[in-house]
Amino acid sequence: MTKALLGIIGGSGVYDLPGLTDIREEKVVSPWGEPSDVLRFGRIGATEAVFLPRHGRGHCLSPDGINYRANIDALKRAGVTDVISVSACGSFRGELPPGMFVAVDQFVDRTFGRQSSFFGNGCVAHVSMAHPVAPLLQHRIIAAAHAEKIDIVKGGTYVCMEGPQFSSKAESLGYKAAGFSVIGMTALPEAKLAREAEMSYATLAMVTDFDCWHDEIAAVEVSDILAIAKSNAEKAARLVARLLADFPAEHQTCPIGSDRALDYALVTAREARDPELLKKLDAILARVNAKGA
Ligand SMILES: CSC[C@H]1O[C@H](OP(=O)(O)O)[C@H](O)[C@@H]1O
Ligand SMILES: Nc1ncnc2[nH]cnc12
Repeated sequence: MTKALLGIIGGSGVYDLPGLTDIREEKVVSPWGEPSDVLRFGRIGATEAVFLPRHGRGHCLSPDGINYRANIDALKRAGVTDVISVSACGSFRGELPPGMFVAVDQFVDRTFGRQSSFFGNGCVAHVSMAHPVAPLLQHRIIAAAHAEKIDIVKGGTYVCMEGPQFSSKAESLGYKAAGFSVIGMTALPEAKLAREAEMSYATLAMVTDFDCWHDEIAAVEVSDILAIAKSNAEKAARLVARLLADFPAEHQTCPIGSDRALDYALVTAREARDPELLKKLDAILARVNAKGA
């Protein structure tokens, strides 16, 4: 049996996990650099969890300056099997107003210049991102929201922009016309790296604004986001506490294979792999190495 351990990555306005008890903080050293913060281990009820604020304490890290590889690697080293990412986002739809939660199931990557893979020259791998969100986790997010009477929409596409500036009106109208649901600056490469690290991943997107496409509502300012992020954070804390209370002790096999994503992904012949890169990949490749793939 594999023990399940849930990792929560908190976004804007979510810098801790209220209700977490028996807290222990650990600075995890990663060969990929500095994670955003120490990992905060604790329990809600009988369930252990690990919390990481992606912008760091005091929101010191810009979305384009976060070391996503170090964050995901640190969670992997901590034994995390499942990751829930909590993210503030703008909305492209009238029916997704500020305060609405969305259990998104697709991502579109408009970032550039970020380190978006653990792999590369010396150890090439191509994981599938066809279904980036783990359905069991998405289901748990929705069930917890319903149990807490929090409005949530199932499914939607999150477009991830580079930032840190917000979109122009032309970009915003383009994303709306493309049919995207929400926009943020952080779900990628986080989701891609979680897949490479064979951890189930799901995003709880919390709408804070209508970006800048709306003719009757002023273009988003960060002060608006932070104001609504506070009440969103209170609801997110309740949702996560409920989800943790119902979280199984044993890891449930992911029906879309998030937890075995590397089974057929590695391309470089064993004898041709770069030993230096392999050293950095020790945590990411631990499972496939153990089974001699
Ligand atoms: C503080 S406004 C823009 C900021 O909010 C979102 O953060 P996160 O995804 O970490 O909740 C967005 O992605 C930007 O980083
Ligand atoms: N409108 C927006 N664009 C990008 N990231 C955001 N995070 C919250 N609102 C956002």
